[in-house]
Amino acid sequence: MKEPSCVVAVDVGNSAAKLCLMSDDHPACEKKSSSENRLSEISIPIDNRWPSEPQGSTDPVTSDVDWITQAVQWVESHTRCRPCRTQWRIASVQRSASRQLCDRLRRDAENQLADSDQVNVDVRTITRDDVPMPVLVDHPDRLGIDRLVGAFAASELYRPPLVVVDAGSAVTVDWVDARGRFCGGAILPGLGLQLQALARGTDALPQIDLLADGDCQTPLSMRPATNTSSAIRLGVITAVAAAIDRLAENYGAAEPTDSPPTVILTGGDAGLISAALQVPHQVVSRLVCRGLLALKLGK
Ligand SMILES: Nc1ncnc2c1ncn2[C@@H]1O[C@H](COP(=O)(O)OP(=O)(O)O)[C@@H](O)[C@H]1O
Ligand SMILES: CC(C)(COP(=O)(O)O)[C@@H](O)C(=O)NCCC(=O)O
Ligand SMILES: [K+]
Repeated sequence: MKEPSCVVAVDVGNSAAKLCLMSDDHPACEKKSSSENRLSEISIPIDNRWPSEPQGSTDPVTSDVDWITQAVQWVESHTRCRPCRTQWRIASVQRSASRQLCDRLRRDAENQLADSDQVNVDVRTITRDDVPMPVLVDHPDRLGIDRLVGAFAASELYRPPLVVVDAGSAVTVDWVDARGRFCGGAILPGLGLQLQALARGTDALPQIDLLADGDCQTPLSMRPATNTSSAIRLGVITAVAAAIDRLAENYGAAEPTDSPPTVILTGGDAGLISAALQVPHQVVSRLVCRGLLALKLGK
């Protein structure tokens, strides 16, 4: 019987590492056939500021263990592939975090192969050259690899032109033209950063948690808010949603095509923002990881 192999995609953002595992031997999905069904995913906060969220779990895991150990343990518990049959594909916009991950993977491999003089671990840090998409920005080397891989993933899933929105620590709203070229976009503070800025920069405004706050469970009303927390929530979500609506309209108007661009929304805050967006859109979870898994990499 052929020995199983797997690919681990890791999207290291400024708040969380997102992992997707595609494996021949996924225990939970043995009966399913499509590659989609062989995917498992998890989001692990980089500084333990909130619990990790395994796919489909109603009981997020809080951990004192660092994110890298959580990531390695999660992969080990989701596949029987040996490390030498596991390929790691890392897209990172946080260099120190991804360096620590690579060091740890290589160290683990050295320990496991202590008797051999070969270090057999396949860890790829993905760069622009790995992504088959033309890049039309002033300094391609400075473009966040998450933006490019996300745009690539979106253009694998939907026909361009596309507006690709990644709502994480920062919100990026990028344009892929009808020829499938990455044309740049806009960067604005994400919901978490906006909330932090308001709490830090003022005396009276509290730090609110958009997911935990009781008021936040109710649908967002566009009526003026009548208390401080609700006013902050209305303000920050509308700021991001309205910006996306406007940018999508502007990008589309600048390069009109027969059909309007498809708007793709991903990122940790996609759910909150989706509910407030006016432009029709598709929410796709773990877009960057999907792009990593779709890349055709050489040996
Ligand atoms: N479990 C959670 N608790 C609180 N906020 C969360 C949680 N999961 C995601 N978020 C939100 O998602 C954002 C991070 O999204 P993510 O796409 O992982 O960002 P990044 O790519 O910058 O690491 C945070 O700023 C926060 O607003
Ligand atoms: C814009 C970003 C901070 C978004 O990061 P994230 O919110 O995913 O953590 C990241 O893509 C980045 O560091 N970009 C470099 C600058 C650029 O893309 O132009
Ligand atoms: K982002």
